[in-house]
Amino acid sequence: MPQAEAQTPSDTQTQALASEDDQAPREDDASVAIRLEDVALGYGPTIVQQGLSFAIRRSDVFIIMGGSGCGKSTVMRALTGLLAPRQGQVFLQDQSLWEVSEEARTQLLRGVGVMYQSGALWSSMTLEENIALPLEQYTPLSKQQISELAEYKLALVGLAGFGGYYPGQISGGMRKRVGVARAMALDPDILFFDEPSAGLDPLSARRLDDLILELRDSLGTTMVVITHDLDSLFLIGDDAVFLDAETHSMLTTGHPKQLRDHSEIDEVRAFLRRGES
Ligand SMILES: Nc1ncnc2c1ncn2[C@@H]1O[C@H](COP(=O)(O)OP(=O)(O)OP(=O)(O)O)[C@@H](O)[C@H]1O
Repeated sequence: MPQAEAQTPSDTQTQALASEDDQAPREDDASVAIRLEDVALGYGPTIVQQGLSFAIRRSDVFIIMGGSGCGKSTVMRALTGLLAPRQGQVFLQDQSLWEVSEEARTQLLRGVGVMYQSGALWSSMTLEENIALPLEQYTPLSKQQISELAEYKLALVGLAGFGGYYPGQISGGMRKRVGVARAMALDPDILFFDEPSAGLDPLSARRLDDLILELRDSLGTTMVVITHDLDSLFLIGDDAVFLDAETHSMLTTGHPKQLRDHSEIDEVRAFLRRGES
């Protein structure tokens, strides 16, 4: 749930927010959905980010932010099981994601849903069939049960009765909502969004933000969101990490509005104030 004043202390972060961190409670393990400890990530010889240490609290909307190419998607890949860290550990539900057996990792990742930028729907399948796909793959449920669940998930994102439509017959905003419904098909504890409002008009983007908040509040799902959209991140973000492309490291963590108003790091303030410091 929102904890506007709380900070997530980290050994590696800049000391600029130390005074805020000093007052912050340290989360116990039960309140943490994901924890990174001194994680380094890269491709081939290139290091994209290093020294990443932060925690994502359960039922928070956690924002991953920073300029283009700083490594936001790369971090998301590491947290969703697609990219093994060069160094350090990622704990998901208190288990070290990259140190457990492959079978245990697959099981852990069953609790993770991902909504990609485009919604990533199959255009030749109806909305219901799209949502049914993971249910058919990973559950022993009957066709009838799966159909009912798919309709339920569509209702959850405000699209009750649209199960028979094809992706091409609905708007971009609706397609994103279907993407959310599909990411939620297996009732994940943690839901990742890669730039959810990209390509949406302001009203549809706002509706998607409201949906993220509704789902957090009604289901308690932990949401991890990559976004550049300042309006959106101030509206939905309970906590955030700011990544820097130049130093390949995180500059700070904290509540987005607090960082905007009180961060002593010029780059963070400039980013969150649209260039005005
Ligand atoms: N598969 C890959 N192989 C090699 N380099 C990659 C790969 N994916 C990303 N990179 C590089 O890693 C760096 C970080 O990319 P990433 O996509 O994670 O950043 P980002 O912050 O999500 O960027 P954007 O905001 O532009 O989407 C970039 O320099 C990118 O070129």
